[in-house]
Amino acid sequence: MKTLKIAIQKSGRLNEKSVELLKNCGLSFENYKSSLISSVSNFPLEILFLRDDDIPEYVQDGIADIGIVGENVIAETKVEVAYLQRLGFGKCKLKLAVPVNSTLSNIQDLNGKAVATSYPVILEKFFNDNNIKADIKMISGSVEIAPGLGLSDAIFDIVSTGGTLKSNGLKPFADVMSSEAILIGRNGEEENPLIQELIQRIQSVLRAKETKYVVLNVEKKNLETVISLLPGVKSPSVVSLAEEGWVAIHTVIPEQDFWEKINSLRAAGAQGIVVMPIEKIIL
Ligand SMILES: Nc1ncnc2c1ncn2[C@@H]1O[C@H](COP(=O)(O)OP(=O)(O)OP(=O)(O)O)[C@@H](O)[C@H]1O
Ligand SMILES: O=P(O)(O)OC[C@H]1O[C@H](OP(=O)(O)OP(=O)(O)O)[C@H](O)[C@@H]1O
Ligand SMILES: [Mg+2]
Repeated sequence: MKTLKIAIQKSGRLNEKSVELLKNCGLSFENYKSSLISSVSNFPLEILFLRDDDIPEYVQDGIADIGIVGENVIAETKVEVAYLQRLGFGKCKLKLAVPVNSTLSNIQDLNGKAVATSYPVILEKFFNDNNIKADIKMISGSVEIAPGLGLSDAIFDIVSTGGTLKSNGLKPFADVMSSEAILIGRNGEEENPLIQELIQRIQSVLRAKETKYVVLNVEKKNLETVISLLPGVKSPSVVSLAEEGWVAIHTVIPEQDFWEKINSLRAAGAQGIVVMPIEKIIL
């Protein structure tokens, strides 16, 4: 079978998480900082390390079969690719922001104003959709300093914690899009068995991340109440303990649900609660 090629970011915000995801999928490969291509020894896959801006086009043109890239970059490059799997990392927003002392109060006030950004395509679409005529100033980085330098009245850039905006005297003005890392492929090639196999592995890693293996002890008389509190569990394993009248419940539950139920579980008599990470969940 033909070796698959996956394009991931060479360095930057998505590099580490992309490499970690592929390793968690059981793929063995060297990850030298200087190498631009790496072969996976236990799966027919080659990894191309690229600038993220180039990834959507490489996938569209078939240079790479699949790629991991932010949704914002896909939107900016205007390519036609298939979304194969949302990956849950690289989460951020693309926002308009203005200086903290700006008098602009709604997006229509941007008419006639200058806005600096590295994402002119997304911004132009937003302005067209909202009938705003503004002057888009394309700059390739450090966008947040543009208003302070007198280059623009506002900026449009990635915001995550908001720390960069704050330290540059800016405040959020309007949200334009949310983004996260996505596994993309070429339209029409989604059924390639190697791609399907990789998606399955990725899904099993993602499912495991959100879910925990929980073991707790409970007196038999409280067993039913405790089981009824465990969210989404049809039939947990119940194991006898050496101590007469006590059992251990073993179950797998979404971590978020678990934290919501912890106090009521305790009140219902659950003791010695142990929460463990899960590596993979294969359905
Ligand atoms: N602060 C952040 N928090 C979360 N995700 C982010 C953040 N900044 C960027 N991202 C996401 O990570 C992607 C890569 O960001 P990065 O800053 O590494 O890009 P870059 O400088 O354009 O990299 P490259 O050198 O590959 O062109 C962005 O396109 C976005 O999807
Ligand atoms: O809201 P925050 O958490 O502060 O994150 C936002 C910042 O993160 C990104 O830059 P990054 O730090 O990746 O550096 P870069 O501009 O060199 O890509 C982005 O371009 C913003 O400047
Ligand atoms: Mg880039």
